[in-house]
Amino acid sequence: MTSLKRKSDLPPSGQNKRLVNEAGTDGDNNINNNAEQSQSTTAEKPSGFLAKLMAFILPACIEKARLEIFKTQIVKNGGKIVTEFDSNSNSISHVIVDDKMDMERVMRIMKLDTPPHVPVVKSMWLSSCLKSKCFLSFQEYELAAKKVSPEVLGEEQRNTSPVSFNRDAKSNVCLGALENGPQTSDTAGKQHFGRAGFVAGPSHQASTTTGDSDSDYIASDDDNDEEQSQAAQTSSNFPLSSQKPMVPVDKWICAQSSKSPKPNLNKHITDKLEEMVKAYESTNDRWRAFGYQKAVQALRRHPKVISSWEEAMALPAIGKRLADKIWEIAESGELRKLQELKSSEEVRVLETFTNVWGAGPTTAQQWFQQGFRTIEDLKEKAHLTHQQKVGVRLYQDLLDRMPREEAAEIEKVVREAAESIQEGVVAQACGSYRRGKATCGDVDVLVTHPDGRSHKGLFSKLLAKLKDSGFLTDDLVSAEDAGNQKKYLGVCKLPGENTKHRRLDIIVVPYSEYGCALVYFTGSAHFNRSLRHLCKKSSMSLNEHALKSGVVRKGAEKIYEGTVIPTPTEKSVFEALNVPYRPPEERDH
Ligand SMILES: Nc1ccn([C@H]2C[C@H](O)[C@@H](COP(=O)(O)OP(=O)(O)OP(=O)(O)O)O2)c(=O)n1
Ligand SMILES: [Mn+2]
Repeated sequence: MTSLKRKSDLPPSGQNKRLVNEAGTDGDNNINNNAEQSQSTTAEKPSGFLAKLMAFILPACIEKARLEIFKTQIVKNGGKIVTEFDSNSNSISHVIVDDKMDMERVMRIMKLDTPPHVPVVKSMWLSSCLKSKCFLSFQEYELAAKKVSPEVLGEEQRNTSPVSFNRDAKSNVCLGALENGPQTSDTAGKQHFGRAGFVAGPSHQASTTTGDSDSDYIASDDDNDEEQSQAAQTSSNFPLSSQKPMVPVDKWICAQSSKSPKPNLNKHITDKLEEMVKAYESTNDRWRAFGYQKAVQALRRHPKVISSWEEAMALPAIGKRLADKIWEIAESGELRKLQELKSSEEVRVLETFTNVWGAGPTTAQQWFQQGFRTIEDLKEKAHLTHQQKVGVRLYQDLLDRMPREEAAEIEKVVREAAESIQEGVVAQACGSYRRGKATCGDVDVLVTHPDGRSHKGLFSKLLAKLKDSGFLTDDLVSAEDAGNQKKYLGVCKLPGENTKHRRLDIIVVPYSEYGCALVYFTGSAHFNRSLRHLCKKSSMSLNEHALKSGVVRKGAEKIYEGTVIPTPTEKSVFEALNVPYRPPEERDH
């Protein structure tokens, strides 16, 4: 086992007041109650009911006078104030924050990529302690480490939905989360349905009325740093009524080609960190997965091979613990924490289970708790939804990515069937196929008709035809309406004995929405988020139906929907956004 060594044992500047017990604190998963620990090692116990408290107070939003009272009272009653937060330190027992804070905000303000290692407690707790003059239990005031954006549905709601889009996409979950913090993992995967106006169940019904409920909150303020700073400088002077964004776009992800001249020089590190993302996703540890994913992004953009711990530490979104991990990989080529996770039966089983189409981490955990360990166990003993039954039966096929040549054949089958029903129809594979990827997770075929009418009625005829021919073998979601668009999710199989079952999505859209639909379904998801984020900064909104201007938002809520900007072609969407047109291959961010 390689021990973790840094080039320099000196911590980066500004951090050298640490009282660190590094040796014992990998701390990756632990929320220690350090209060107890340090108490037992303190020779002379300070008296007072707050003797156990070693508080780091996050001043943000706490009124100055109140803050002063807290500080004085803590010290007066035997507690300690720690003025610098150190994520490895044993000298902090609690982080105290304003009552309105949530974990996402706390982490953002504290520039942490994982929640603090000690309990984060609302200041109300301290007030109550002071009032009652005793060290009360803080549990009910503690911020949840896995708190997710309120907009995102909980799994419980989702599981009661008639149609559950809880495919926990192998590749999507964290990307989907990047701009917004982690999301409930069972909402990941095909969540773009729900978000983009496709109804995923009762809780999404509201979104169908507007059809573009996604654009605000997918691209929240946490988009990449460049975007954020650009936006901060410009958004306030953007006139509401203007059609074209005046936000300088050149630094935005969506304005850049993904065919970056700079290769990922730290692939040896990002590969390992991506495995960590996957492991934490499957254990439903969204914040950790999110933190690691952010690190992967930062490393990918870094123009040099990481050659010191300090260099890792200086990356955006990298805190001390992640820097430790990065440096450990850089030095030894291995990551002990990853090996530990991988050798855990639970993690391995959860990863297997989350790879079942229709199952997310919560379901996977339930199965694990019920004693199931293998796909065979699920087949024999678990109570499965229709989708999970398909997912289990076709487990390996659906897990494999297909070569793009096969995606082309699948596209051809769908196109020919559509053409045989309606002449002049347009049917094209979007998604990763259109972006030129060598392999595709599924095929996303977009269907429309240039006459603006003949797409109507096509959807059911097309599905019937493809079922009759035996090409479609299983329905996952047989038909969903989103405004004027219809979407099918299912499984197909090309004729022949050696062909595999493949995931196929078919989306039929009116020609008036074709430009926006093409942009949306071509992706990538990350590219789309960047576009939407840009829109948000320019009082615009974009989804797979339309681009709108003059949108008025109050926080995450839209108080005026705005007016549609006609975008007959894909290029016109870019033009209206003032973003240089990129061919699909250059949108593979
Ligand atoms: N959270 C999401 C998921 C998807 N999409 C859009 C962009 C994607 O490119 C497209 C198709 O979704 P897929 O999940 O099929 O993703 P890809 O086709 O890009 O990749 P894969 O090869 O894994 O199918 O839908 C999105 O904007 N946001
Ligand atoms: Mn796809």
